[in-house]
Amino acid sequence: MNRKVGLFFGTFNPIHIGHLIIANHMAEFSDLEEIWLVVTPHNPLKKKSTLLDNHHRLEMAYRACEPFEKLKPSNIEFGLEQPNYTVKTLLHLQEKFSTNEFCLIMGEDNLKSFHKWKNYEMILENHQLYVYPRISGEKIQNQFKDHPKITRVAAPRMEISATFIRQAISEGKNIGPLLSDSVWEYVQHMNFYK
Ligand SMILES: Nc1ncnc2c1ncn2[C@@H]1O[C@H](COP(=O)(O)OP(=O)(O)OP(=O)(O)O)[C@@H](O)[C@H]1O
Ligand SMILES: O=C(O)c1ccc[n+]([C@@H]2O[C@H](COP(=O)([O-])O)[C@@H](O)[C@H]2O)c1
Repeated sequence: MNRKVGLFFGTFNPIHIGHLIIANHMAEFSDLEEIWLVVTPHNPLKKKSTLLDNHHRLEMAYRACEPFEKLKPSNIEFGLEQPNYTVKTLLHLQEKFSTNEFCLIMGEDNLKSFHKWKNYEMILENHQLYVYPRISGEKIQNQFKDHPKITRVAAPRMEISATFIRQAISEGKNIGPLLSDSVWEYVQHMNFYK
């Protein structure tokens, strides 16, 4: 039997409790057996200038996932061509782990711009999407409504972002509760986002 693996892609700069709540919820309340948190070196739709080095973002992902058996950080994109198009990563993963069935996890906000992703039709043809609600009251009102390859999972909402966290840290705020303790310790020790 194929192992059903959910892929949660992100820059994770830094990984925060919003990410963990979704990843853990998918692991515990859907048919996905494992969740791989794929740390992206370069999101094709984002500027690279404000990013911490890959290895720091991966280290924070390891620290955050350590207590959760089904959550596994992945550096699979580190060795791939940049910017990192998800379609290419999926082809690479499917070749490398041919007995796994890879599914994509994404918020409703990302689904809205999914038609701008490279070869999104090919992604939908070959993979299931697990979509969680993001902003309160927002509904899917686009071409992907009722798509047979899209499964909706009613995960809890947590309206925080890494941008907010970086900004708050730069202003000297204590945002400890928004990060895992070991991630917050690392951020402080390394003096990130000051
Ligand atoms: N609070 C949250 N709840 C649920 N999903 C989230 C949350 N924050 C981010 N995500 C989703 O997690 C994935 C990875 O997020 P990413 O690393 O880009 O974090 P971010 O907090 O949105 O970062 P930034 O603010 O730097 O753009 C993306 O699909 C993003 O939409
Ligand atoms: O493949 C693409 O064209 C593509 C375009 C935008 C985003 N992505 C992936 O989606 C992930 C989450 O995107 P974001 O913008 O919410 O951080 C990001 O880490 C990329 O791996 C992929």
